[in-house]
Amino acid sequence: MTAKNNRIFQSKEDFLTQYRDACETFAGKGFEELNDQERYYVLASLVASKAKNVRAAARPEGKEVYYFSLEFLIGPLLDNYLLNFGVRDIVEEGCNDLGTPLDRLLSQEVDPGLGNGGLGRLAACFMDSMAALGINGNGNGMRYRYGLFKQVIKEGRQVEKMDNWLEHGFPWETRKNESAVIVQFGGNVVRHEENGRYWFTQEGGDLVKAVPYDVPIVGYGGKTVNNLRLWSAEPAEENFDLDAFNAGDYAKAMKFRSDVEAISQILYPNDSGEHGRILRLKQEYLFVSAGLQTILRTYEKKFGPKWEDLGKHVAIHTNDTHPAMCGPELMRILVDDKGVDFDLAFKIAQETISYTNHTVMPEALEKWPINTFRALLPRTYMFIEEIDRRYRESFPHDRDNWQDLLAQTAILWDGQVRMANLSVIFSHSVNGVSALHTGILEAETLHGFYELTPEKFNNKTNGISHRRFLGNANPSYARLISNTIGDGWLSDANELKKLEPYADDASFLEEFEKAKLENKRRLAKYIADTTGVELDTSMVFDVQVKRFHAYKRQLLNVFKILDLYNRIISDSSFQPRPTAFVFSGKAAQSYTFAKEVIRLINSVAEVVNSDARVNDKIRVAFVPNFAVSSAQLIYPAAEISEQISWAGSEASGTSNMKLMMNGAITLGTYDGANVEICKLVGEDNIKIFGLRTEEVENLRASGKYWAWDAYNADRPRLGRIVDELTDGTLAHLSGNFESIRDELMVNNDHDLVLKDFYSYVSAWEELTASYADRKAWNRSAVLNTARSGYFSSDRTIREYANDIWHIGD
Ligand SMILES: CCc1ccc([C@H](C)CC(=O)N[C@@H]2O[C@H](CO)[C@@H](O)[C@H](O)[C@H]2O)cc1
Repeated sequence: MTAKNNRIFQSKEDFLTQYRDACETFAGKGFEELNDQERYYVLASLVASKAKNVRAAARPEGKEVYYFSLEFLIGPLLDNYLLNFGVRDIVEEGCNDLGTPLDRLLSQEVDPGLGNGGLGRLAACFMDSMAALGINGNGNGMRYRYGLFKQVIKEGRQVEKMDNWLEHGFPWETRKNESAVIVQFGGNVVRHEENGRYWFTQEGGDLVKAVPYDVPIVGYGGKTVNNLRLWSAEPAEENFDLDAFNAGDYAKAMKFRSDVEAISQILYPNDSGEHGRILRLKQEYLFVSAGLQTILRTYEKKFGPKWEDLGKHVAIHTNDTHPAMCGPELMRILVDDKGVDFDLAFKIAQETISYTNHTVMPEALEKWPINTFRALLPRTYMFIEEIDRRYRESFPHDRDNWQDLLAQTAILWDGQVRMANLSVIFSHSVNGVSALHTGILEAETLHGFYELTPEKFNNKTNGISHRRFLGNANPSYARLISNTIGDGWLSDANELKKLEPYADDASFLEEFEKAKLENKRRLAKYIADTTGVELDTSMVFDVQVKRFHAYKRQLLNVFKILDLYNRIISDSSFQPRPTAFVFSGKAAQSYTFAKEVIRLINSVAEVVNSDARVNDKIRVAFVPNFAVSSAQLIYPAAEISEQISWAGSEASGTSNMKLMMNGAITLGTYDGANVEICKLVGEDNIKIFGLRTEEVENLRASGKYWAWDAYNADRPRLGRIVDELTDGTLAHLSGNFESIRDELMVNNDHDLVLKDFYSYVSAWEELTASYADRKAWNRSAVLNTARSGYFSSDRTIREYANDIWHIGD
């Protein structure tokens, strides 16, 4: 896999020379004296320094994009950067010569958990694609001291461990002390008046020093190296409590330090509800204010105080509502520090800022109590208040439903700051992340805004870094593809289309099957090592890997497995295709239901895997601590991709795209991006089941859906599965599952698990039955890869650049 570029290593020999020198320079010892962690650290530091040189050398003209996200799930970088610099083969051979296989060094790399799931990984894929496309993409996020918790499974239960990811240091980052800025919290606003001119200052409060750490983002081809800036909070010298210190009250003196450092201490592990913590609001403000201060400083250096042209040279994209304060904070800096007129400042903000919504889950839409917000951010809040006042004042009364529209769209409502409304009002563009999702935003979630400003709304269907999730994650298949159609697909994923004819090529299909088997064996070994569960690689590998959430319906998947279990035992003629069910994913700490589903899966695994009546037909494995690195082991081995959320709940999904690209066949509902996957791959190469969005809405609206009806209508089968939650069948490992049963039967099955059960299980049976025809199955699998090019984040970013950021206009 060679990238046509200015390679950082000209040959294996050149690499070995530079690497040996680097061992001396970075570790002061020869390669032979170093352990694998140190050898990895030196190699990463060498590649990082090369990347920084490339960045320093070339700084292309053109518009700067600043991608604000509170999460960047970047994953391990070395393997990806070696591919992007086009030197992976050279380094692999060199390491073999050194007697230390590259894979052994790569396995030393930390997997920074600076994100929860979909939103965070999307941001990282976007960074990879902006660099690959030569766009000046600047990431702006937080450098959490502790990332997303490490998940350990004890007696089937999720146990959270602190993620001390910086324990061995992080070779990719550079602390930029000289670029530190001060961010102010609290205090109060003072109005100043002098010969008719008046201005405001924010006095008192706490001053926090935001210190940036920069991480290079190497683009494929090695020509563009962009920057990911991650902010850390530290006490501003100015207000260290010296008196307390001198009075020997160190706790008080240190309290300020720990209060400040707490701001960037940890990632909030929720990927939907349960927000409203003041520390989270401080995080959201700190990286926004610090990011904007440095953006305007850089801009002013380049263009002078021509603030009215900011939107021509700078695009600020906000990843969900977490950076929503970009609007009012940009106005505060422009008005208070740069003397720009209020109306012009608002105009500049709207021209510059754009917003992506990633969920329609009501509990995930951020709202902050006005009192909390105003107390912490008194001056920034004044801009929100004034914009809201002017919005109401100038609201068009020419519509008969104007009161309702105002109620839907006003920022301040019911004592709360509605962050989604703030994001829309301060943005020139609002996009959803799949065609179905954007449609729901326009028709429901943000309908008021769509009626008022339809021109702002557009769809940008998500994408993934195909270089990482196929090129790096699946070397055997990637090599087969490159040997067959060349490696142009690494820079242009649409080239994967050239694989179509090979879907009918027996020798190619044979090689494909070999690669898939190699990946299944690799995963089976990883699962055996981490869980002790032995998976037979002749079984179908059926995979559901994502955050645990009721709407993603991991419970429906478990109900299917229990159904198979009961039927295999009760009906000897029932011979389902032997299948290994692989689950992985974390649940937010405080999300009890999700944690109970994890416990249920491990209990079902214990029962099924140890039951000789069934364990040659079905096996279950829960892979702990789902992260980017484990995901890269799971996707290549998968044959069935479970995407079974109820229709209208999953904004897009991205694991569906990664699994499709790696030749897994989707078993899914007509939800999120599954709809577009179905349209592109063709109905013969996917298995769709379940209610459609409109059927879900009608059923809910009818008020006629009762879980007990479903239960009583089929006591022997579905009823029995529900009973097994509490009748002891699954209680051996850690007890029964009353809370899950209650969620289903008492709270009336909000996620329609019982409703979609039958169409789901029969869809699964039809799909696995077709597995026997290996030629047909592999043909379909290869067609999934061949038709997955559209789901590269390169395509997504090209659309953002053209339609939202207006790059190259
Ligand atoms: C305030 C807590 C919180 C934190 C994160 C979030 C994210 C928006 C949740 C998230 O990751 N959403 C996922 O975003 C992916 C990328 O667009 C989509 O593919 C998934 O469908 C969506 O659930 C909501 C609320």
